[in-house]
Amino acid sequence: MDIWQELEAQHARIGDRSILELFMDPKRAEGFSLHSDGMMLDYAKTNIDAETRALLVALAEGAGLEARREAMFTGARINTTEDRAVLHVALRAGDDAQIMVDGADVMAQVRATRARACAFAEDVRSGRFAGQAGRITDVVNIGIGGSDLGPAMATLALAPFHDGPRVHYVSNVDGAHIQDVLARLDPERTLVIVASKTFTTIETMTNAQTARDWMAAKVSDPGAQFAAVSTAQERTAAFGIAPERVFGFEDWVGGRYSLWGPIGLALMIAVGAERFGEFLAGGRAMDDHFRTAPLGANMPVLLALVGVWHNQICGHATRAVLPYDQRLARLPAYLQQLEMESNGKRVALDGSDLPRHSGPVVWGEPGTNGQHAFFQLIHQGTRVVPCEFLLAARGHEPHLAHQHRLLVANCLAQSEALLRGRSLDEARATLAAKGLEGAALEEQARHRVFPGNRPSTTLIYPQLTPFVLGQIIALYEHRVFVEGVILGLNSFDQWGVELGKELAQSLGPVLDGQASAVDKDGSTRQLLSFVQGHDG
Ligand SMILES: O=P(O)(O)OC[C@H]1O[C@H](O)[C@H](O)[C@@H](O)[C@@H]1O
Repeated sequence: MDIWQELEAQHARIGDRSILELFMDPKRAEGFSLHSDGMMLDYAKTNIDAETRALLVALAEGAGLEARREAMFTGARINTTEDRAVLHVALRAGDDAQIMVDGADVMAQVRATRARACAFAEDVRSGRFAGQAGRITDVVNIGIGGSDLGPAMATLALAPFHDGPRVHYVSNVDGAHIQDVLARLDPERTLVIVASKTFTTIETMTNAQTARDWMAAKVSDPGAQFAAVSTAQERTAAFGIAPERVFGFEDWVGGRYSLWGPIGLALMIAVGAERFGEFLAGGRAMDDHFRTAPLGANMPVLLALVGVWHNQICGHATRAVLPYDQRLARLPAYLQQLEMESNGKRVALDGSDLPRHSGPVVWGEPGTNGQHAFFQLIHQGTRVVPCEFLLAARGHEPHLAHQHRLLVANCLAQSEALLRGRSLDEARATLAAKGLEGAALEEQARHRVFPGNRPSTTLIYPQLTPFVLGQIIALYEHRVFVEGVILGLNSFDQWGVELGKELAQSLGPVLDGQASAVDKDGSTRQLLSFVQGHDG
């Protein structure tokens, strides 16, 4: 029996048992939680016991996790389908770090770019860098995917630390997006950052041109109020952005892992270089933990193993991410790219078919909002949805501490309700207390039953600071890495996004009336003619 089979057998044995009864062991909570630099992951409200955990850790060991982890941190070309190293960790590495790629230390370049980007951010913040009419009041980051979701998520998360110009994000090729953002801004006091790893992404290039036209209508030298972040410096030059405002990075940083470098420029401008440095330090602290803690006490490893248990072993296809932290409202969207673009693959590293399901569908919304929307299904639906709660012990609004208490109470109540449920007898008793009896009571009671025994984890931290945000994001990045290693796939390519892009290109001329739709299927032809019938 291999370890996967042992885990399946274990699931057959214990899958239905009561999680609540595991708490008969007074050490359950302590034994099934982990700490890392002030943050705690509690996974006690899952069906995992010591024996199951040992099997899961053996699974990670058997997949060669430790060697793969070292290979990533030391710059080996582990992204084999693109023949690249995977070194987002270099972007947050400390001053004395040395990381070699093809025999050369990459850190000097990383540090130089970081220093240049930070200096530019401070110039924008202080007014040393100004627009045609003076100090920059607004920054527009134009980018999509990894060039948008990370910085947009982090900018919202760190709102209490904003003391720079306002920062806006435009991603969608839908003209409505850029229209609604630019309509509120003064081009003479706006800085536009064009963020694109490749500088070829059609959405970003189209929006960048729109922004440039908007700027050119009022500003005599519009290029002077543009900056670019990209690995493709020749393309940024062709767009007319002067090299001193171009911030490069290397192709060993994946788009969805790029927030730590100059792709974070808009965030740097919002919160300043010092706070951005604290964010990097948080990521670095998690890197150190991930690299040194034993697998069974390693937070990213455990989080990944809990996920593998729920998805590949128990068969729960989705996972809800539920930040009880309004400023993490964009975290689920950010994680959708990080996790689903990384581990949504059907072919293993060696080219064979993946023998098991790939990573889960990740979705979610902040609490308490979700409670009044989709939690019904989580509590009483027929599918089990493992839930991942995130919670700050302290808010940033001391004058609203009573609201934070309510938030905390709701978060803890949800995981308790999922665990405990409400039995038929309890439902009956509640109804009886309200005066119902007999057939009327019986008719109602079953609808009020909560099966309970539904798993959840809670990540709890003192307060959402730049350092803590860095820890959280690095935790999730490494969790994705561990899951990818266990599933035996390459977490760092994204070929699955290509086909749609190519077909969109072929449809452009059809929409313009310059090409025929004859080779398209009937449904696509019908949709095209609907659009053409409503054009103009
Ligand atoms: O930064 P860019 O090169 O413009 O890429 C933006 C995004 O587009 C692609 O389609 C990829 O799926 C993403 O991984 C990437 O983050």
